[in-house]
Amino acid sequence: MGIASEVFGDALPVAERYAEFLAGPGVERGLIGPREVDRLWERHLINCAVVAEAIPADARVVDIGSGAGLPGLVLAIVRPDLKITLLEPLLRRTTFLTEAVGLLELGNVEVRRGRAEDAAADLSVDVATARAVAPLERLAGWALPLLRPGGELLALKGERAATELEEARPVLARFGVRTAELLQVGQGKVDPPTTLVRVVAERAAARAPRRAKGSRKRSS
Ligand SMILES: C[S@@+](CC[C@H](N)C(=O)[O-])C[C@H]1O[C@@H](n2cnc3c(N)ncnc32)[C@H](O)[C@@H]1O
Repeated sequence: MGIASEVFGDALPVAERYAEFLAGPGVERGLIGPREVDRLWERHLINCAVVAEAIPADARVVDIGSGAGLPGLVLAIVRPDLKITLLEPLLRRTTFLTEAVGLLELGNVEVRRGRAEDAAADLSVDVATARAVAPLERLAGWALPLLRPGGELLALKGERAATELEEARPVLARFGVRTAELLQVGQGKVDPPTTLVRVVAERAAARAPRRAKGSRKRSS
């Protein structure tokens, strides 16, 4: 538990309660596989907590496809300065997340039921996170419209990170993205370190809403 207390600090007791909730109701309700219980800390909690290294102070964050709360709920535990929206389409999962937020008494988390591609109308955040949700070329198309100009997508990716980044280049170019790179966090805390793809939203055009069907082009 040495690394866990180094990573979570004063928040370790809250992280432990969350780990118990994942290992109990999380497994019973099928939100996490039973085989994950033995590796909850290294593979899930610490692996997600180290993403905080790449998130600026006081950021507004959306975690796309949060599932059982990974990485969003972990980030809310380790970084009380962040304001985090857990965005998840499935009712069974949002119910679990709402219960977890209540149990852990987290005041910096909102649970929202919905799909990322439908959320741009009322979300504009500094950082979007996502783990195991969709290939980068699809994820980028969902996440970039949720970011303010200069905001960042931090996608947790494994061995395919570099390949996914190359495959996503055409989509990123369509959004005017100039900065998209691999980043490693958690050096010396998780083995291997967590690999992120960091994509910076360059311009407000990424948020332009699609014209409604039948609406007329304005002549200017
Ligand atoms: C494999 S799970 C990963 C859950 C969690 N991020 C993790 O790493 O354990 C993928 C999650 O993405 C959610 N999801 C799928 N399509 C989505 C969409 N269009 N917008 C937001 N979430 C979506 C699913 O409901 C599911 O909870």
